[in-house]
Amino acid sequence: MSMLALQGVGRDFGGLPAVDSLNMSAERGRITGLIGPNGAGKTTVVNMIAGLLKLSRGQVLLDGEDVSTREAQELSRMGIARTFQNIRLVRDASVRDNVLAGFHLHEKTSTLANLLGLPSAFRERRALLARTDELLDRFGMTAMADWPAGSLSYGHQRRIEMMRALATEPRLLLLDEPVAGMNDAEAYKLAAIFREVADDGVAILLIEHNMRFVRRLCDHVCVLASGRLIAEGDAESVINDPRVIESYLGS
Ligand SMILES: Nc1ncnc2c1ncn2[C@@H]1O[C@H](COP(=O)(O)OP(=O)(O)OP(=O)(O)O)[C@@H](O)[C@H]1O
Repeated sequence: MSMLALQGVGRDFGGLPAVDSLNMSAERGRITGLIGPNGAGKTTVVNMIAGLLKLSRGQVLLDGEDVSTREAQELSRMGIARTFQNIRLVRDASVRDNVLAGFHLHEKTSTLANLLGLPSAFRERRALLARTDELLDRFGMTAMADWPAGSLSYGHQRRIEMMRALATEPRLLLLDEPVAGMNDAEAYKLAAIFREVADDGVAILLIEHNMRFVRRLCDHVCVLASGRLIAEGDAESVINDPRVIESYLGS
């Protein structure tokens, strides 16, 4: 069974379909790329999966369960995490605190236990700090842990966003143009991290315009054009597919 399956999913704006009867899936342990020209409907698809946009038709299944009508927060608790095209961080807070903020969804101790400073709250906080440090280490940002997030380069701020998404220990990770604005060396470092994350059993679905990155990283690529799936398969065959080339030239 797929980790994520879209069945006949669609979304209309002003009576016109931005996404039309889309069938696609993302598998655990695999990195699926979602590509297509501007306005193809990629962000709309990801927003529907994350519960930020209602579906006009079809179903979204998470591990076989119909989650089409769930709210974003509920989906996040169920293991769907996403990053955004525009960075959303608390700029004055430290890198570590920004990552820690991602954990709040999974904190088990009650607010009362935290207020009273009960041992359970201490234990939990210590565990969260340890997991935050693991993430900082994985992303090569341990030395920057105490720096204000807003003082860092664009590439590093994007990494913070990814750490925050991973802090929720998702089953499905949705990434919106994760390497936009990065050079190849930075992008390939992130590619190695995404591969590790997938190897841990996470399904990754990423929107990306950087074809070198898609070629290098994605196990499977889906191509959208005008809200429809026009091709899917391994990166090489999809990128060389005449229908795909034509859709980009026409945009
Ligand atoms: N909230 C909205 N209201 C009206 N139309 C919208 C809305 N969101 C998206 N659209 C339209 O839906 C279509 C698909 O947009 P979407 O942003 O999903 O494409 P995209 O493939 O992510 O594009 P890009 O690569 O430029 O980010 C576009 O025609 C867009 O104008």
